[in-house]
Amino acid sequence: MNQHTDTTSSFAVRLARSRTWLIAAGIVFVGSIPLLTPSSYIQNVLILTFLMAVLGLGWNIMAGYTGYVSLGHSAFIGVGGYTAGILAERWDVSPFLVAPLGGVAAALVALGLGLTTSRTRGPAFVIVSFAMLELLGLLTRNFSSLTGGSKGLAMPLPRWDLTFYNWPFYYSLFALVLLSLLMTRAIRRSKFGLGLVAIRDDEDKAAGIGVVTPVYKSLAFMASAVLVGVAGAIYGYYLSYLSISTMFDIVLSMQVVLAVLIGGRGTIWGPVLGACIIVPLSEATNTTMGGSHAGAFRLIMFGGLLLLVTLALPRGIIPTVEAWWRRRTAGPVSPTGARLVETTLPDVPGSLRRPADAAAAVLDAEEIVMRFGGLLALDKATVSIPRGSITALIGPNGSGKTTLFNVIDGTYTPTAGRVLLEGADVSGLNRTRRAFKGIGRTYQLPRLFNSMTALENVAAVNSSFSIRRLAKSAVSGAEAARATELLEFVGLAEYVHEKATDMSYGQRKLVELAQVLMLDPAIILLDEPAAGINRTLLKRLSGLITALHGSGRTIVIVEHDMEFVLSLADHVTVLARGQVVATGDPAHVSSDPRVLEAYLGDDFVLEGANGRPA
Ligand SMILES: Nc1ncnc2c1ncn2[C@@H]1O[C@H](COP(=O)(O)OP(=O)(O)OP(=O)(O)O)[C@@H](O)[C@H]1O
Repeated sequence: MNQHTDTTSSFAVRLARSRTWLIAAGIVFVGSIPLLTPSSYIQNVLILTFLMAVLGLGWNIMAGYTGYVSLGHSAFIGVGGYTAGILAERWDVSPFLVAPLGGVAAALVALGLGLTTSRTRGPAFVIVSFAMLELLGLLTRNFSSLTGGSKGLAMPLPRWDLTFYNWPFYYSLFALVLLSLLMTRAIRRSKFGLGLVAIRDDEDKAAGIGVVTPVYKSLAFMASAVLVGVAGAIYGYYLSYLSISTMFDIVLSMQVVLAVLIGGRGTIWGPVLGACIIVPLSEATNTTMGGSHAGAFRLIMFGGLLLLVTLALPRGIIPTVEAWWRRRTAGPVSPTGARLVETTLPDVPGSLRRPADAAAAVLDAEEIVMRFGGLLALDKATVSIPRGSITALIGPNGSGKTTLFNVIDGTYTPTAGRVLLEGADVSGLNRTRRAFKGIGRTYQLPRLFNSMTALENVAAVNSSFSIRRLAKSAVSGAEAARATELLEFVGLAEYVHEKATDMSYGQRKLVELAQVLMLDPAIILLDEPAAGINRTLLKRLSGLITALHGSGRTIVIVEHDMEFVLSLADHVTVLARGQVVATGDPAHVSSDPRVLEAYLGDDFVLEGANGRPA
């Protein structure tokens, strides 16, 4: 280690140590501002900044962590505000007392949004979230007997000394910012948070490694709304009068997106930083521009800012600074660029050994029919996978191999037929439940969670579900140890803490294999594992598959590299035009005239299947 690295790392240690003190000092400072200055202007700007920060932190849980971008998040301000306003009027109590119910109402609306949009993703979700804002505004207008309609709803008058009018709003919203920060931090560090990041990176893949996506999403949506609802109740009271245009404000929804994008989406402090930039800027245009031009000027300024952020800081301030800091403090060489070399791999971990019982089939796909409109991808395909076997599933392009994998793992619901795992019908189970039962698979193009490290990718796998488990630490010590052991087993010991996005195609394939093994699968489906990899990796992959087979694992390989797959397989099934045309041992199948005609060609010669001359 050189002197420069020594200095920077000791600085990092000092910085980490003083972080808690910095935060504590910041809290004391912001908390004492109303005592230090009687300026209600400063207090008002800070109150709006707190509101934006709470809104941003909520939005960040939905869009930053879960990947569902909402353009209607300010609707939860409106729901919270109107709930508290109506209840305070009915029960003749302070809106502060009923503010938590505003949060509950917002969480319930968010749950409704989650349930109604369970299959809506990407731009469609953005539009639905915007429609929610409009719809709730419209409902508020129409239920005028409750909400006052377009006339608005007056909040009760404050019962405290007006010299300190702002104080209760200031401190309660400040407390909500702190609470939102704590909640975001707790989520980020929990298994729940790791699952949300998996959903953001690749929702279908997350479902396939045991993340119960509907539950995670519903909880995330509720978490993103609950404190915003409470803040809405307090904000409504602060304004003293609720109107549809201020409580269901589309401009606020846009500003919060901009604030979080500037600060850093998917970070804990990004929304707070963004709020501290956007709100004072907005207020400054109000005071300096004044008059009728302020609104137009603000729009131009925010539009320009959005353009600037997208072009210059696409990840936001905090992630950009963090990346710069990592580059400064990183060691001179990252292993991800290194070539994979031939190496002696560790033995199969004891936890991966399974007793082999060659008599029984692990998996049966019976009479599977899969239609895509007029296209018949699988035509009564029946496949039986013997326990402890390496089965090669081969056939021409478009013969239905990947479709069969998709039917087996629950990605597709077949038009007809059923899938049995260990003799039990799993046809009615979704993809996640099938993962819990032990169906693990890799993809033709490896699918990893790009924002996670190799270790997190492997540790993100869940083989069961319980609500209590969600609150546990994202990666427990035992999980980290097992994930490390599996990464060592596939030869990636040095890459444990590397980001998936920084890894090469071949390395990603190995991480994905380790990920599947984390599931302790009853059957391992490998989709074209040899495609696009060099000879060294091919050799390593052969070694791993042979070792796993030797420890009793059942493996199915879809592959076009006949030399590779037939040298490993002890059982072969051939698909052509969605039908099984042959099944049996490699020597038998590779000399079958139907297989030669449909796929291998007349000149095909099988050499050394399973090390034996054919
Ligand atoms: N989601 C889908 N929608 C429509 N058609 C599909 C879908 N998935 C697969 N198909 C079609 O089903 C047929 C079988 O495709 P599949 O990917 O299973 O073949 P394959 O044997 O895996 O091919 P390859 O060896 O090229 O990967 C193809 O004609 C394909 O276009």
